[in-house]
Amino acid sequence: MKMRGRGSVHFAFLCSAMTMAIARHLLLLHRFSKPISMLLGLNSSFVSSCTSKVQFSPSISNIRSIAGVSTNRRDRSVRASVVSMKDEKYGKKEVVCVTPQIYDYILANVREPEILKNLREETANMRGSQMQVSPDQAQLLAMLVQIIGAQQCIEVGVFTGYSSLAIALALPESGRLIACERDGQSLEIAKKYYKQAGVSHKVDVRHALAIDTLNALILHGEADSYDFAFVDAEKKIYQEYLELLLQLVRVGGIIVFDNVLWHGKVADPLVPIGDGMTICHKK
Ligand SMILES: C[S@@+](CC[C@H](N)C(=O)[O-])C[C@H]1O[C@@H](n2cnc3c(N)ncnc32)[C@H](O)[C@@H]1O
Repeated sequence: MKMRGRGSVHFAFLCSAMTMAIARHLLLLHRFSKPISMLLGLNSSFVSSCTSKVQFSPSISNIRSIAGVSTNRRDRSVRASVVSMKDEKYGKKEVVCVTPQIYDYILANVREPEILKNLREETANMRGSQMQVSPDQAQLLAMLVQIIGAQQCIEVGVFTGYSSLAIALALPESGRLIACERDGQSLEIAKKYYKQAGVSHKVDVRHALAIDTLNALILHGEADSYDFAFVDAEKKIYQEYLELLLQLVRVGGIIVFDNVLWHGKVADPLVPIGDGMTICHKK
């Protein structure tokens, strides 16, 4: 679908059987129609052991049953809720839903650098710590940055820096991340960790309202020059962020939105990664 003459996007959802139905309810998604593929931000052994169980579903009402079955050949103690589809077109396809047990398993197996662990633990006692992305989400972001060979990135909503640090660590030495955050206090923690991690030179911190920063980048002639963007700030203006980022991100670039299924208010069970991430690929 065309966006103000600046190309089009299609979406890949991360990813449970519920996602396609949930998407219809989301403000951002009604403008786009072409889901393309599925990614899981998990470590490779987990992906290889589970992907055959994960399928898209066209509708929540198509769930036939939920049963606890092990999904992992090597670790029989890990049990996941598996949903069977009742839509005949999908046969008896099964979909894995994340349970506390399987999420513990994901977290135990995610590759989290020591510096990110330290930042996560420092933030855990702070007000708003729940806002931080989870280690599996951060791993996915880092993986996407590496897959597309991103050099120029933008983050909207830094907080204490967990996701931005994951992105900065994944960037090459010549890479740059514009880190947009309005809260000076949390930025101080972020900057401390950028320094400790040796990535301060890659992170251009913009202490301002993100909309102002994005508009300023466009005014400075930086349209079409970013490879990757991650949005994790006020959900109500995701649409505005999308419009601006579609101008800033180049064709072939990626924009990721967090909290698409915010707090599970849209549907239950949730998608496996955080509370829902949406990936837009600019065409
Ligand atoms: C969900 S948190 C970000 C969490 C971060 N991605 C992480 O992994 O730790 C959202 C952040 O966005 C910031 N924020 C909210 N609205 C903003 C705005 N208009 N401009 C800049 N930052 C904003 C908040 O101060 C908050 O720190």
